[in-house]
Amino acid sequence: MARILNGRAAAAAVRREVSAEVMKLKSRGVSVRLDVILVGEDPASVTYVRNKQNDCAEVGIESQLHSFPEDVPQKELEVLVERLNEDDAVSGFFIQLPLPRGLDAQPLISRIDPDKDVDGLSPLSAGRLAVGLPSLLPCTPHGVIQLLKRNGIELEGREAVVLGRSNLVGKPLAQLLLRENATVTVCHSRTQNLAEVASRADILVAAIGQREMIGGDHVKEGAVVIDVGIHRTQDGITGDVRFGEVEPKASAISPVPGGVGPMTRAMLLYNALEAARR
Ligand SMILES: Nc1nc(=O)c2c([nH]1)NC[C@@H]1CN(c3ccc(C(=O)N[C@@H](CCC(=O)O)C(=O)O)cc3)C=[N+]21
Repeated sequence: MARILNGRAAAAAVRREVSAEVMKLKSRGVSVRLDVILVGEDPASVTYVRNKQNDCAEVGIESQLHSFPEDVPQKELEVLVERLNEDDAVSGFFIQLPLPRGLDAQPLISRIDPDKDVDGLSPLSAGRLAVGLPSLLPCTPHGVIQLLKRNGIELEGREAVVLGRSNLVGKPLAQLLLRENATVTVCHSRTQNLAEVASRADILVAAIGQREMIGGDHVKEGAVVIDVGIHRTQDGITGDVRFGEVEPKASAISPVPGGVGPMTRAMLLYNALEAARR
């Protein structure tokens, strides 16, 4: 019987803390504003953006949406990024991903001022993280660390295995776990004997983007399992982990939904606050 790592509860705690700090800044005449660039009308993206704006409102962060049709020229987005970089009223901003076909996110993300990069995805933010300079942290990996810490799970000296090496999750999460003094192994699609390597983990993080790929044979008895996956199916949302099979072996496990997802949203608010302080 594993302990369930409740991301909704931990995210609510983060929002309360952020809200209190936003109020303090406001009383000193500093406002916090998070701008969002949304291109096209993909229903999932529209919903995510609406949720993020509601989160902002709840904690007293202003939010301005910059909406574009899917055929907007790349150049126009470049100009907007430069303008938001320079606008002192904007604490931070992000581009909702993925962009529609025909647009290239990377050169846009690369242009974002790292002090306003609330997604923490620009090469400058990634570089700062890698060399240990202060930086805005990518929301999902930071959410994973916060979910662990807020549940009293010790990381120092423990064996952490990250499944997945994306720039969005796997790579920055490995950096954050290193910073917490965990011993870190990163696995990926070419890893041999994945189950064997994963079974060494005291802390196992699944961020591979393959629905229910991780089962009991990947998990050591008593391990802490974090599921970053999110897959929409006919009968609801599931993760990268076969929960029913893994939960009995784990000492603690994060559910999908209600685990890492809510933490990702909360850490975006935290980053907006951090950006406003810069
Ligand atoms: N620039 C950018 N930054 C992002 O951080 C970003 C993005 N683009 N594009 C899309 C992905 C996806 N993502 C999620 C955030 C919260 C939940 C979340 O709250 N999930 C809930 C379930 C929500 C539901 O019911 O759909 C949960 O797991 O409990 C999920 C996914 C952020 N993303």
